[in-house]
Order: sequence, then C-alpha cells, then structure tokens
Amino acid sequence: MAPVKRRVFQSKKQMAEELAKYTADLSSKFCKERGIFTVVLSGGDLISWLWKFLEAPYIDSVEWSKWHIFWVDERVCGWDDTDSNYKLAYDGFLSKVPIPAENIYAIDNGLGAQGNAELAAERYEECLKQKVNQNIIRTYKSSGFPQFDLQLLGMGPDGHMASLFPGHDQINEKVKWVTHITDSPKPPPKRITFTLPVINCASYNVMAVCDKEQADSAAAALTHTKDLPAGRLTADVEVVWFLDQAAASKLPHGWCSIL
Ligand SMILES: O=C1O[C@H](COP(=O)(O)O)[C@@H](O)[C@H](O)[C@H]1O
Repeated sequence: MAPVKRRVFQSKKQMAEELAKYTADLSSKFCKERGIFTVVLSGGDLISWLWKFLEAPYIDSVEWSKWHIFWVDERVCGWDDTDSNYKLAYDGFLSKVPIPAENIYAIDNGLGAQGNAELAAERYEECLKQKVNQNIIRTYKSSGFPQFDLQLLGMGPDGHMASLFPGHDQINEKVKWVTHITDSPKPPPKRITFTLPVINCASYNVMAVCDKEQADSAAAALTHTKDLPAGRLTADVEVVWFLDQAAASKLPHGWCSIL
C-alpha cells in the first residue's frame, strides 16, 4: 500500500503554491513518459486552490495540450447548473488554461439535466472504458480498473470523499467503475461518483483539506479512529494530504511538520 504523507501549510496561499508545484512536477513526469497526463478533479473548495496555475511559471510552462481532465464525482445536473462540478471547474480553471476541449470529459449534459443518475453513471463509465481502449487512460495491473495519473480530491466535514458518504453503501461497490447516489446527505441528492477501487488505483492521490470545520474528520481519517471514506484513501504510488494548520489542528502532536 502506498505511503500516506501529510503536508501542513501555514496558509491556503502556501498550500495552493505547493499544490501547483506538486502537480506541475507530475505533469512533467507523465508528459515525458507517455505524452499524456490524466488528471481527475473534484468539486467543492479544490478549484479555488488552483489559481496558481493561472500565473507564471505554470501558465506558460505546463504542457496543457497533453492534459486529459475527468471528474471523480459530479452532481446530476446540466453543465450550466450552479451545482455542477463541471461548471465550477470550467469557470474557475478550465476556461483559463489551454486544455483542448476534446480532452475534457464531463458528465453527459443531457442525462445530467434530466436528473437520470443511474444512466449518467453508466454513460460516464462507458466514456472511461472508451478512453482506456484508446490508451488515454492506463489500467491498473491485472485488475482492469482505470489508473489515473493524479487525482485532486477533497473531503467534507463528515469525512466524505468524492460522493462516497459515511453510512452509504456506494463505498462498498467493488465491481463498477462509476456508481450513483440519489440520497446524498449533502445537497444535491443525485450524484455520480468513482468507486473506491477506481479512486485507489490512481498513481498519485492528493487530498486537499482546509479550515477548522474539517479538523475532526481529518484527524479521524488519518488516525483511522473512525471508518470514514476519506480514511480509506490510498494509491498505487503515493497519497499526500495537503492541509492548512486549521484542518490539521486535531492531528496527534508531532504528526506533521508545518511547512
Ligand atoms: O460535494 C462535494 O464535496 C466534496 C468536498 O467538498 P469541499 O468543499 O468540502 O472540499 C468534493 O470533493 C466533491 O467533489 C463534491 O461533489
């Protein structure tokens, strides 16, 4: 199992700066190795911490044309809906960097707008399988699960990750790549989400968590004192939790050096 590292920052600004450097270094690695960098985004606060990419040196140095963008979860709504993780990412990041539109793979807009969660999940899984067949997405050893290069994840105050929520059965799905939920405890109720096996097949997983509201769940997830979805996060190569001091404030003493 991959090592789980923790990096605690004095500010969100510093965390965003380091997140950009970490991601850009992996972009260089994968673009050199295979000419493709598959990046999985989440919603929530994460997008607000990608601003550093819009500045030098990254805006000019990153090989954006080689990036392929996916979502670890998505609300079942149209792309123009304020609940949409696609809209959040497009408005705050994707519209400001030169990633080719054909390299951005969002939920089926029509099915999202219709609110058909089950079919939207099936369609997204079909999209992933097509990208595996086209050798855009790698597969994880013999499992056949898709292996993404980097996933940029977030956690809710209840310890949910993607749209895998505590006490909900989707966390136990072992066969599907993408599943759906229609009773999310966090609005909106209808969502699609990568399953845990897919999330944990990623080569590199980043969990970015800020603010004191997250401190209890961050500590519980990292010390495994509660069985939370975020606590089950692993990866093939490395997991790194990026935390600000407030989110890390309940971790055992000495667990993290503040950077
Ligand atoms: O609803 C969601 O919540 C999680 C966590 O969001 P955050 O704002 O607490 O960071 C997010 O990662 C997920 O993509 C989103 O659908």
